[in-house]
Amino acid sequence: MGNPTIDSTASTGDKPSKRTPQTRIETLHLGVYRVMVEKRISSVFAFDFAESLESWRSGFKVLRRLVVDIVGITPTLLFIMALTKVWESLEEVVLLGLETKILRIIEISLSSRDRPAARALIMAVVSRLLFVMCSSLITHWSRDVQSQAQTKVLHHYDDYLLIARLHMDLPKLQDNRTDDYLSARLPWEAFETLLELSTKLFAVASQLGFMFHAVRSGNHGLIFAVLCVVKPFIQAFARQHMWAMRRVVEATNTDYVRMKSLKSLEHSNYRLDILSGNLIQYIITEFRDARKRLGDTSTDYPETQYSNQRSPAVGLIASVVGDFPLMYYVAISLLKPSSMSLTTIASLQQSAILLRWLFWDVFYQADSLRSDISRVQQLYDLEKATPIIKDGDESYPPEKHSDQGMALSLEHVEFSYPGSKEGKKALNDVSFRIEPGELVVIVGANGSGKSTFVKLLTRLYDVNSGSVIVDGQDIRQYKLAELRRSIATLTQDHLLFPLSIEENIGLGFPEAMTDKTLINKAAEMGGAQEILTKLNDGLNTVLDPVSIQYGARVQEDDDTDLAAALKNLKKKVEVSGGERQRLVAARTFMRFNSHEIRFVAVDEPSSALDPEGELQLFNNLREARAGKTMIFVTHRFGHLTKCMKDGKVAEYGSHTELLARQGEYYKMYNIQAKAFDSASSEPQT
Ligand SMILES: Nc1ncnc2c1ncn2[C@@H]1O[C@H](COP(=O)(O)OP(=O)(O)OP(=O)(O)O)[C@@H](O)[C@H]1O
Repeated sequence: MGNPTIDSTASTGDKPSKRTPQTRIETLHLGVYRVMVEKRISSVFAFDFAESLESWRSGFKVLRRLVVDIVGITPTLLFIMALTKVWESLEEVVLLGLETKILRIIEISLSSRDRPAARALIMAVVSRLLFVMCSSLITHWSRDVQSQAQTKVLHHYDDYLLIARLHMDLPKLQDNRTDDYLSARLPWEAFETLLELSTKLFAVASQLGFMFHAVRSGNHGLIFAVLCVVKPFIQAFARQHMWAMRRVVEATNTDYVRMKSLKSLEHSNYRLDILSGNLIQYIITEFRDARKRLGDTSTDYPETQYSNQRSPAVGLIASVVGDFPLMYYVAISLLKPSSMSLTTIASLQQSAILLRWLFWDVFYQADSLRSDISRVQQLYDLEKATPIIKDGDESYPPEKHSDQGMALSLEHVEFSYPGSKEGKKALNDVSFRIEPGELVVIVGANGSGKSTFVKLLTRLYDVNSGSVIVDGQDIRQYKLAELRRSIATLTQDHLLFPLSIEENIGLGFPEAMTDKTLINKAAEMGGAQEILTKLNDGLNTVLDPVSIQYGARVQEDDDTDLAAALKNLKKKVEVSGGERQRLVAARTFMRFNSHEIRFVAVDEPSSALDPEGELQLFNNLREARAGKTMIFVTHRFGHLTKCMKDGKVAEYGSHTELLARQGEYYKMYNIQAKAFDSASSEPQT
């Protein structure tokens, strides 16, 4: 694969930016990416100082917050770390100083043809030895300190990310933007880079100090130092940077995106489908074909590709300039030989090399810091991502409310999901009223909008127009947490958490998590009691555990103790799909114990349940009906009915009315709806 290149540049102004009219959007194609950057139109200078200053200022703000945050987490460890870094930065110059001292003693003895001053020489050697030993111990110790500080910082940012991500609501999640790469490691890496950069800057200062000291005449030192750093300066400033640019990046290469998709199939979630569908070879072949089609197109980060572009002239100039220090002391030794000794030349030579590397390192670290800051900025921006579902101010339930359950109504509701095709409405002018305490069954074909209806009633999404009225007020006016405390949902989308079964059920009502009687009762109502008797660890069983256990260079078939230990590692416990649904249902029943539930939405939770299980679940839910409005969604009759179709309610009425009408509902009821039959309830569709 060749160097990253720009395929085509600057097709200017796809669309002018709305916010800042004096900017334009420039589209770059970098390898597999399309990058849109906001460029300020600069009339005279190619280099925009204002923009550069602004980018530094915003970068500095992020950096300041990062430092304050991290120092706040563990000030003592970081103080120790800073001290060790200062030591580290002085290490080279102290070693060089001690070495120069030794060389000078030898040089004097060589020129005077005397034996070198043994005592001074031994002292210098011993000092150097002691210093090296101290350095080694400090390095060892600082690694330990660093690792402790790192763990604390990682935990802090894990916490931060957990909170930021858990607060994303469903509409926000549909944005489909990549943020998986934002890990808790980023801030620590940025902080490490900052420390490294500071260490290098300190080392540069000490090296320059040494140089001035070595060349006693101030002029030599200054000129020599300048000549040493010209090369890294040229190299650094000839680079272009994207890190500070406002930008939108998208991988547009279809082969690359396909490779990514195929690669994601390696996740264990897909293993069942892949093995049972015998798809291994297909995936490998398709992956290789996509890779072949992709060819040499760079997949490197677009930011890196952008930085790597530079003309060969820069390299040429830099290599010539790199020899300036050598030429300088050759010239001095010719013109003014008395001002130089061999030791001075040797020390300067060494110092020049060190300084050049240090400068190179400083620029490298500064580059890394800019990219790190850009990522940390994205991480901090997560907390600014305001939820799309805004919280209301009113308490729920309102003062005037029925004890029988929630009163719900939809008034001319229109709704389409974010990202769905223009004009494609999931619900289209739907009006509907459900009285407190009613039990309503919603039937309809796949995709007719039944689940959407439930999602709007539970405020997982907000309507585009019209309104959802709950107990006489618009649902958007209520405090979300209080509203949700009054709602219980049971759908097939609910999953078991990788926690113990006890916790899985208990989380329906966390306040009573430790109440075994309530948990067992909820398990019984959900039809999950029998499952518990089959599991070795009963309620303590963790289904889908997150585990970290592996063997390296150990085969299970080996006849060794280690192989036996590998074999004995804890195995995953599996239960059937229907059993999972029963456990999830138990969580909903547990929720009823809060005695705050006023609305229950049950959306097709029984697809994997046997008929008996389904009937039992339905009966248990109905038994818990007092004080609750209930909605049951099903599509089981979908192929027979048009009760709800294309986002519209086609047939509406009480159970008796609809049966009397002898329409679609009548037909499907006679065939399949026996499970919902009840003398005590009057379901509506
Ligand atoms: N998150 C989503 N983003 C975009 N479109 C969606 C989303 N969820 C559902 N839809 C679309 O909205 C329409 C209504 O979907 P909904 O899930 O409400 O149907 P349903 O009647 O519950 O179907 P099913 O019986 O298959 O569960 C469908 O056309 C569906 O493709």
